[in-house]
Amino acid sequence: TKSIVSRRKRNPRRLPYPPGPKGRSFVGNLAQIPRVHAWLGYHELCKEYGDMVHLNVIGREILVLGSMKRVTDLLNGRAVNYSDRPVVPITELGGFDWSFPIMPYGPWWRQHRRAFHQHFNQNAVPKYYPIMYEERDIFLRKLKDDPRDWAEHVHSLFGTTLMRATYGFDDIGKNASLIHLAEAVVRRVGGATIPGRYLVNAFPILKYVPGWMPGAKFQQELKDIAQLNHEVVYTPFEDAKTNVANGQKGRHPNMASTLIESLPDQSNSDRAQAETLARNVCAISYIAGSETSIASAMALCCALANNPEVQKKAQAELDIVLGPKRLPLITDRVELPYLNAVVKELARWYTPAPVALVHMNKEDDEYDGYFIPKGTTIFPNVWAIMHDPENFERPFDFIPERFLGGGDVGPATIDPNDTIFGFGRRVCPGKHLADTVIFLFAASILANFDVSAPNDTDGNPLKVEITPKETGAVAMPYPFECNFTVRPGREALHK
Ligand code: HEM
Repeated sequence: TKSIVSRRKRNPRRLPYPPGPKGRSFVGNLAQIPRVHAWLGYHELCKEYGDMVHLNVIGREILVLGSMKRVTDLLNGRAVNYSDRPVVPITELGGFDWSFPIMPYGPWWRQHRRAFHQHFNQNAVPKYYPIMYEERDIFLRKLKDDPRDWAEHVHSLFGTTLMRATYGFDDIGKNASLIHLAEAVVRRVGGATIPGRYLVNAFPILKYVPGWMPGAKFQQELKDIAQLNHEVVYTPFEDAKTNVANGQKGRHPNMASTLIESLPDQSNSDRAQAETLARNVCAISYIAGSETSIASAMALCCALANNPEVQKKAQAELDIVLGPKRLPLITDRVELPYLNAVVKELARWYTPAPVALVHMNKEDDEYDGYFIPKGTTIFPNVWAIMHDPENFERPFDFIPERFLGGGDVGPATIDPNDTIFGFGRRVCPGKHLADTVIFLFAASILANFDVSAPNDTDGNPLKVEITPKETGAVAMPYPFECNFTVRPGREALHK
């Protein structure tokens, strides 16, 4: 009864929860939580119950938002309330507490966010152009010499660019081993974040079960993850410190050396905290930024292979701006409206983070006649918004013209960049870097290569299919085949 009384106090008008399927006692809607391609499952629920669906899983309230109106009203419009993240016990057990994307909304998160933003805001991104160009040149050469392994080259292009912008190591082998380590963390995180994957998230008491007891295997698993987390955060930062101390900051500006040089003296009482902060913000850029950018770049290759007419238009535009003798620069962007539309259409067509990251509200809320209790876990279905025919005609087709005022479809009314990078105070702080590296990738591929689908046994081009893997916050595609042929006259540009 006590909880009923307090709930009445919290919800004096006795407003209902938003609509949703009836759950079973105790486990609630556990059966309705999609575990595979979650965005599709949530979309089905929205088709049945409307653009805001309430679920309850073992006592945890969940709200799925399926339209631009809902995410704009709640996550952007009421951002101060809706920018928290749910706290899950595996954060502590798995040693994830260094990672600011999952930190609760508060002063410690804010300090991380501010430090990160200083190095990746719109005006800071040009510092990394020299690294981006060097890595692009390496990538183009690899693609020419060994086009079959194109996906691997895409991985190392984005991985190495991010690692170098962060830590400034110029040594290829060093960056490769750091990427290998960070990849291991990324793989383990993917599985750990699905609701219901670890029972300990629903029953925090389980964290006191000793690891040797039957059924407590997760304890050991999480210990291993904690060890990986520790390595990923400390190893590169310590090496960067040594490099700075030896006067080897890397050939180009990078985040770690700037942060390390501005740390207070060893004798200063603020030193330890400042160093933790610097170490943490460095470690997040690869983990948060690599898979998302790689997924997006792979999706571009698929879209180009299936849409030769898009490719031809973009190449004609690039040829005029570049002439025969040079590679694209990021500053060419202002003169390439069609290519900009291709990049926007890519962001819409293949959303690398289809349900963004979950948000949580700090306070009870009333909205549109419904009660939303504090601590509700919120899934914004970005994929559904980007594929709603109300927002974008023929949403599954790749049509850049919709961003240039129409063509044979209606003009786009939503900018994908306001959606695919998330919302409110949590909006992706790497979005400017991401948008820039994807643009440069698109320009460089298109200027130098023809991308095509493989042929079937009769010599007809197949349709290239892109299928995201089943789990994880990022829709990383399964490998697929795609042909890259150097465009006539561009051979000499691959150094
Ligand atoms: C195409 C590429 C990318 C996409 C689609 C993407 C998307 C997202 C999304 C949806 C979120 C969650 C926002 C929210 O909670 O509402 C996010 C958060 C974040 N992203 Fe990105 N991202 C990309 C690239 C990057 C890059 C390159 C970096 C780093 C250099 C980065 C760093 C982060 C960080 C640190 C957060 C956590 C922010 C916080 O919780 O305060 N992202 N990103």
